Amino acid sequence: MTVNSPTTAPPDLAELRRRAAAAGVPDREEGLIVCENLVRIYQTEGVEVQALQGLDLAVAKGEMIAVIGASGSGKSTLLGILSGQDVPTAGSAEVAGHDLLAMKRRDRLAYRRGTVGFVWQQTARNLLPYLTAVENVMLPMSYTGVKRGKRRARAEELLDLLGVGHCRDRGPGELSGGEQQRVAIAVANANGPRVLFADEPTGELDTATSEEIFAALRSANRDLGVTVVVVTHDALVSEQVQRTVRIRNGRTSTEVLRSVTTGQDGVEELTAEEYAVLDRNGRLQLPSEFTERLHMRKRVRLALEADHIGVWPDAAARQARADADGDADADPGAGPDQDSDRNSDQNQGKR
Ligand SMILES: Nc1ncnc2c1ncn2[C@@H]1O[C@H](COP(=O)(O)OP(=O)(O)OP(=O)(O)O)[C@@H](O)[C@H]1O
Repeated sequence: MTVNSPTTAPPDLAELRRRAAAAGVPDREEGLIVCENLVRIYQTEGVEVQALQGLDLAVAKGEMIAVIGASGSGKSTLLGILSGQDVPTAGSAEVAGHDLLAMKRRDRLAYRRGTVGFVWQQTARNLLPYLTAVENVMLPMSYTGVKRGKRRARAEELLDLLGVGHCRDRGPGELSGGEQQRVAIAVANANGPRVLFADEPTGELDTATSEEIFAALRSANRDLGVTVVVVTHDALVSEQVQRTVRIRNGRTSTEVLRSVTTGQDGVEELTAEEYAVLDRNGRLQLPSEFTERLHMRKRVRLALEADHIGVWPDAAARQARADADGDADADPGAGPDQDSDRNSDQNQGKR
């Protein structure tokens, strides 16, 4: 895998567009981002918080994915690690050929400046208030060896691409929240990063403005070929990307994959399917709404069927469920065999 040298000037926009067009469909096996068993433990006043507890994630070159999850599930911790601002406690994390656990301080700085770009939720955090929009976009290029003469042209081209060319000579205070975020996306792309991270980029904005930001992220992904990872609570964003990854308790728990299929009548239909994530060790997280409904707690019984694996409550869970339902006729001792027979009878009935 090739690694951006910290002293090499970033490719120009025409080159990025050419690469984006040539990239074609993302190949998930060739991960640009690969995390395996990633752990991050915070120690505060003697108390340990396991923010990431063995997280696995692979993102292909050219993908645009959304990361969702409840507050405290570890989304920002993951983004902090992948963007080189924080160091994991254990596991492995590689982005564009950079090993984030082994990286030295100097390399980390070059990585943050050249390999990745970042957009924060707080619009004010992304831009320097005393520089104009175009000067904000030019600034990161001065750290990576882009020739002075080229900086302005590239910055203006980026602002045009993101639909904020008309704002180039205004300061952040003279821009709307949506314009500020689009300029921030231009700043984050100034050095032609391989990956763009955005942490709740539409969090402070209304629906119409969120759509503008999402369109700008899409355009960076499509036209510049940058891989995009967005942490979001915003359904407008998470439901419009091809893949949404849900983090639960510091691990990737489910993924929603969206695709467009064409029926026999020629009508295109958008389908979304949710999958549980199976890690290398065969572990998966059962959704709590499923386990709670069936009173599953400590252990479950598994049954291998011809084309799937059945997961069954144990006797204690069956009893708890029967008690809760007040169902005197329930048979708490029923096992997977009996139930799988019942199940397959039902399935046959459907056929
Ligand atoms: N610097 C820190 N020191 C101690 N604990 C931390 C630190 N940063 C995060 N945590 C803890 O790690 C866990 C994950 O936090 P994180 O910010 O990654 O969650 P999140 O999913 O991004 O949440 P939110 O959606 O609220 O931003 C939480 O329990 C949080 O309290």
